[in-house]
Order: sequence, then structure tokens, then C-alpha cells
Amino acid sequence: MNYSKTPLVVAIAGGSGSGKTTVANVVLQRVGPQRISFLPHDAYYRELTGLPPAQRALVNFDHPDSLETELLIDHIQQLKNWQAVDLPVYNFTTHSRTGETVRVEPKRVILVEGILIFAEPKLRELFDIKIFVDTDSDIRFIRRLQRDIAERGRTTESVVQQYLTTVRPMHLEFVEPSKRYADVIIPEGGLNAVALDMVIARIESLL
Ligand SMILES: Nc1ncnc2c1ncn2[C@@H]1O[C@H](COP(=O)(O)OP(=O)(O)O)[C@@H](O)[C@H]1O
Ligand SMILES: O=c1ccn([C@@H]2O[C@H](COP(=O)(O)O)[C@@H](O)[C@H]2O)c(=O)[nH]1
Repeated sequence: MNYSKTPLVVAIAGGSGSGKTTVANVVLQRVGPQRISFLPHDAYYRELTGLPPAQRALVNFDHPDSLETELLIDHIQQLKNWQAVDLPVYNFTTHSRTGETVRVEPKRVILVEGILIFAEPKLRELFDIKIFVDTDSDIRFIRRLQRDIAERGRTTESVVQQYLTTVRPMHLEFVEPSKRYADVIIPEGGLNAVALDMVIARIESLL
């Protein structure tokens, strides 16, 4: 490892269900997981153990205050200084941290992903390459409905209710306006081969 160089910080933002994780996985596979420290902002949702389970589901998880962004900023700074960090493990079914952590070792690339990562100036200024995955809201909603029922223990009714009360309004207030800070906007995310080739080429040229 060449410790004289500061790691490159690549950030992938976009609405819920836009394809951020899919794009992040393509970057991981093509640049190589051995060269990437991956930090999903989702892992930094605040601890809600003080709230009864029924009330946790009613929290606005799409507002910037629901995330411990200051801890993510600390972790990026530590990785940039070639120090390992302990990533919290979050459970989307119970809306709480599990109490476990996963050790993330410093690598040449720090990859950060999340709906709100361009909405916070202190976080944004740490990024070298900013990518926004842009997908129509009807497609994003359908993907979210399918995923939240299959993987996050939700019902159709609860997904629709959450989408209308918090996901959609917060997307319009925070996520969509943050698109202006992107260096690259990728329509249709993980299946956009041309855009992904260009992003990977740029990352390789900076490494
Ligand atoms: N371009 C695409 N075409 C079709 N399905 C896609 C595409 N990109 C992502 N998906 C699917 O949509 C769902 C949400 O994608 P994901 O990458 O998890 O989004 P996000 O991380 O932004 O919430 C997943 O089931 C994924 O397989
Ligand atoms: O406890 C939680 C925490 C978050 N959410 C929702 O997750 C999405 C962000 O994840 P994506 O993978 O980008 O979809 C966000 O819109 C929150 O509403 C949740 O439902 N419960």
C-alpha cells in the first residue's frame, strides 16, 4: 500500500430505489473490493432503542437528522489517514442498530453511498468524485415496494404510507435539490454501461 497518497473518495447519491447499491456493487467488482473501503450512509442511522418498536416505524428516516452523519465524517477522515474504522450494523426490520460493528480497513478508494450524502456540506466537501443516480419516481417506488416487502419485513400498506408521509416529501426537499452538486448524473443506474465505463476509467486514472 502506498501510504504517501491520500485515498480517493467516491460518492454515490440518488433517491431510494434509484440503483445506488447496484452502481456501488459494479464499482466494487470492477475496481476490486481489495482496493475499496465501503461506507453506506444507511449504516449510520441513529440508535432508537429508547423508542417502543411501534413508534420506531413512524420516525422520519428520510430527514438528514435521522442519520449520525458526524460519525460518517469521522470515519472518512480516519480512513483518509489510513486508520481502520468500525462500521455500525443496522437492522431495517427493527429500525435499530444491532450493537455489532464491522471492521473496515483503509484502502486506496473510499466508496460512500446514500440518499442524503450530497445534502450535507461538510460531508460533500470530502468527496473527490460525486455521482448521482437519477431514476424516475414511479420506478423507484415500485422497486422500493418490492424490496421492502421481500427484505425489510414491510406490508404494502406500510410502504405506501411511509412513501407518502416522509419518503416523497423529503426526497423533494433534500435529495432532488442535492443533484446539482453531482459531477456525473447516471440515468438508469447499474445498467448504464456507458456511464459506468466512464466512471471506472476516471477512478482508475486517479489511482
Ligand atoms: N437499472 C436497473 N434496472 C432494473 N432494476 C434495477 C436497476 N438498478 C437497480 N435495480 C433493482 O432495483 C432495486 C433497487 O436497487 P438498489 O441498487 O438497491 O437501489 P438503492 O440502493 O438506490 O435503493 C434492486 O432490486 C435492484 O436489483
Ligand atoms: O429504519 C429505517 C431506516 C431507513 N429506512 C428507509 O431506507 C431508505 C434508504 O435506503 P435505500 O437503500 O436508499 O432505499 C430511506 O428512504 C428510509 O426511508 C427505513 O425505512 N427504516
